[in-house]
Amino acid sequence: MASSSLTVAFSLLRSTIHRPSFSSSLPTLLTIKPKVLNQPRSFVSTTAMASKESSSNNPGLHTTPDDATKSYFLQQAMIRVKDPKVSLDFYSRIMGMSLLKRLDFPELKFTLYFLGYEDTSSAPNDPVERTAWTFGQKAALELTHNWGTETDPDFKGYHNGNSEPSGFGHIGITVDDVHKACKRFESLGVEFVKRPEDGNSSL
Ligand SMILES: C[C@@H](O)C(=O)SC[C@H](NC(=O)CC[C@H](N)C(=O)O)C(=O)NCC(=O)O
Ligand SMILES: [Zn+2]
Repeated sequence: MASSSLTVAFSLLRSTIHRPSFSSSLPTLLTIKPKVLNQPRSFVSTTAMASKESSSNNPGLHTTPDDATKSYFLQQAMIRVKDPKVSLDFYSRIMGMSLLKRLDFPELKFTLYFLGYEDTSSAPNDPVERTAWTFGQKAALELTHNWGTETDPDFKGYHNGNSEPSGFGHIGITVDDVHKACKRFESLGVEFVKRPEDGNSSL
C-alpha cells in the first residue's frame, strides 16, 4: 500500500494562508485555510475611504456583473495526480471529502474523480443524473488521472506549484482550528513541508 505520508505545507500569514507544497509522487494537501481570524479594529478599513474592494481601488474591476452571468458559480478546480489510490486516500481519509462522481474515458485513457464536501447520500443513483448533480455542486476538486502515470518509471510527476515558474498556487480548505487540524494530520502520518508556525510563503 502506498505510503500515506503526504506532504503538507502551511505558512501562517496574517490571517492565514498557506502554501501548497507537494512532492511529485504524493498527492498533496495543498492548503488548509483556517477561518479568518477576527482582525483587530485597526485592520478594518474605515467607511470614510473607498473600500479596498471598490472598483476605484482595483483597476479593471467591474462591480456590476452582467445579468447573463447571474447564475454562474465556481464549480471545480482540477489538478492532475500521479496515483489515484494515494490521492483518493488523502482527500477522503485525511481531508474528509466524498467522491461525488467518477468519470472514466477508456478510449482516451484517463479518469476524472470529482471530490467535495457535499452530502452524497442525497445524490441521484442514476449515472447521468449523478453527473448533472455533481456539476451543480460548488467548489468541487477534480482529480485527473492519466492512466499509467502511477507505474511509469519515466513519469517525472506534475508541476507542483512550489517551484519556478510558480504558476499554480493552491487550493484552500477551511478548517475550524488550523492547529487542531495539524495535530490530527500529524497523528495520521501526514508529512509536513511547512507548518503554520514556519513563517511566510515559501516562494
Ligand atoms: C469534465 C470536465 O470537468 C473536464 O475538466 S474534462 C477536460 C479535459 N480533461 C482531460 O482531457 C483529462 C486528460 C488529459 N490528458 C489531461 O491531462 O488534461 C481537458 O480539456 N483537459 C485539458 C485541460 O487543460 O484541462
Ligand atoms: Zn474539469
